[in-house]
Amino acid sequence: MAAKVFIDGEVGTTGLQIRDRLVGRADIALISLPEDRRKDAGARAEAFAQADLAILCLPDDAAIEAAAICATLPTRLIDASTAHRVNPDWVFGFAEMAAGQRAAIAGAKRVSNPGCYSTCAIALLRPLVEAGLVSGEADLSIFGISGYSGGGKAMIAEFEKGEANGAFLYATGQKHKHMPEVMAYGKLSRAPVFVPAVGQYAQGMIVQIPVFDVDAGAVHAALQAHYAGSQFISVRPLDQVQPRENPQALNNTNKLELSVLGDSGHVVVSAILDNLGKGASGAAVQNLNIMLGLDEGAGL
Ligand SMILES: NC(=O)C1=CN([C@@H]2O[C@H](COP(=O)(O)OP(=O)(O)OC[C@H]3O[C@@H](n4cnc5c(N)ncnc54)[C@H](OP(=O)(O)O)[C@@H]3O)[C@@H](O)[C@H]2O)C=CC1
Ligand SMILES: CC(=O)N[C@@H](CCC(=O)OP(=O)(O)O)C(=O)O
Repeated sequence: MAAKVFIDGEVGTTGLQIRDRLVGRADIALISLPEDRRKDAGARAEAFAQADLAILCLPDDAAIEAAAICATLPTRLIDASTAHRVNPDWVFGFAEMAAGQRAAIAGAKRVSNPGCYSTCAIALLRPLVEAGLVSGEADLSIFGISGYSGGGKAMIAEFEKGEANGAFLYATGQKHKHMPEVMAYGKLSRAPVFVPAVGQYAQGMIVQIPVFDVDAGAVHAALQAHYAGSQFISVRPLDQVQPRENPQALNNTNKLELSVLGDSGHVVVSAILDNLGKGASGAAVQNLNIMLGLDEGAGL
């Protein structure tokens, strides 16, 4: 029988992309609310009660409210927001992060989807910290650029109406909402500096982290060993230098490509993904597939 799935926030940026990936699947029956009832608490509570699994694609405060509504229901949840990512009652939804993580997701009632920048930073840092190539106490800097869809409907509207014009840096006060999860799951004890930017394009992300005084081959080997056999995460061959790195290279996929740039003892480790793919909606569908015991790549 098809699993009943409710996407709360279905007409938002992340919700729409999840819907696109699930609609038409024979193993999923989507529960939808009409436009005039999609924010009605009673209608949402009914939809949660009918669903086997619900995906929260909401601002943090609404996601916390939705989790409270579901507290006494058997409904399983995936939260795409930042609200529960370092909450010990929720399993972090990054199957490739560590041995046992996929099994934890498969058995979980509550799964928190990682942030887009966080997916990149954790994917790069965790294997290097575990291999002893980067210290969790090191002075680290993380640089990132995202397409403007990363800011949801409000930022998309700013760019589409021409109110925002050109790229910009932001979160300069060093309080970006992804740093707690990057520290927790990247195994860092010292907060990194984070310098994110938004480009004048819709979708796609690069995150880069400089690493000093390491052997590029050892860094590359550690990443390759960690992601060997992975369906969605690849490590670019070490000698494949590209004159330009394109943040849109993996758009409309659930892929994440890691690379090690430079061979002089100072390297930059780099990650590219689609912020709406492996950075959000694709990852949520991957988690849904794992939780429901379906083919992990279905619809992706
Ligand atoms: N965009 C991205 O790249 C990523 C986003 N996320 C996270 O996913 C979540 C959703 O983000 P995103 O899709 O970008 O945001 P959007 O603003 O595009 O969509 C949010 C949706 O939630 C709806 N909504 C708000 N409050 C309620 C409520 N109380 N009940 C029901 N619906 C409500 C909004 O309604 P309305 O349309 O009326 O405003 C909107 O449709 C956020 O927590 C975000 O941090 C995570 C990773 C990446
Ligand atoms: C470009 C942009 O504004 N990006 C958002 C991150 C994407 C997002 O909202 O996602 P999470 O739920 O994963 O935190 C930001 O930096 O706050």
